[in-house]
Amino acid sequence: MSSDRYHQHFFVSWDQLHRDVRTLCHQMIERDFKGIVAITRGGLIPAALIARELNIRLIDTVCIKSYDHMDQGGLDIMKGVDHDGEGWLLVDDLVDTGKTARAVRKMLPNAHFVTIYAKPDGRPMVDQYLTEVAQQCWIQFPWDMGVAYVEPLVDQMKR
Ligand SMILES: O=P(O)(O)OC[C@H]1O[C@H](OP(=O)(O)OP(=O)(O)O)[C@H](O)[C@@H]1O
Ligand SMILES: O=c1[nH]c(=O)c2nc[nH]c2[nH]1
Ligand SMILES: [Mg+2]
Repeated sequence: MSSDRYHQHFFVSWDQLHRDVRTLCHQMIERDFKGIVAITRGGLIPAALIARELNIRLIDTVCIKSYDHMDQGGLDIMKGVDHDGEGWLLVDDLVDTGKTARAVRKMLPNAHFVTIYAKPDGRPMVDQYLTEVAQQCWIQFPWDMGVAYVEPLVDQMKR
């Protein structure tokens, strides 16, 4: 699927991401997980932050690729795990169409699956998420952005 379907951008700063992950952790504080399975690569950073908040030291990965920047291709599963997810927390940064989540759910049907952000089409695939984002929005994560100079408005208007 091509990037034409994204008409808006939803920008997430490091601060915002950290706050969002901590809020999600508050909602999971009573749970006792054996460990975390992070879906690479996007799930790695939320997984590290969650591991710190919930004091989880055992972390595994499912390695999977679906997008080349904003273009969705076929799923390339490079590494799985050897259990069904019972007692484990499964973490990704977001769910969009739900294609990645559907494939990982098949591998780990009993894991508790969380994402920080969820778009409507993929939302039913996860057990818990923090923030809903419109389907036509591309979520811009802080690791994909940099700090750049912005011209003053008056100068922009002259052009
Ligand atoms: O719900 P979907 O439409 O399947 O999209 C969601 C997936 O896409 C992104 O991963 P991507 O394949 O871009 O790899 P990355 O995590 O390495 O950036 C994101 O991190 C999710 O894993
Ligand atoms: O950085 C990203 N932002 C998104 O909105 C998205 N959807 C699928 N994969 C994505 N990656
Ligand atoms: Mg990913």
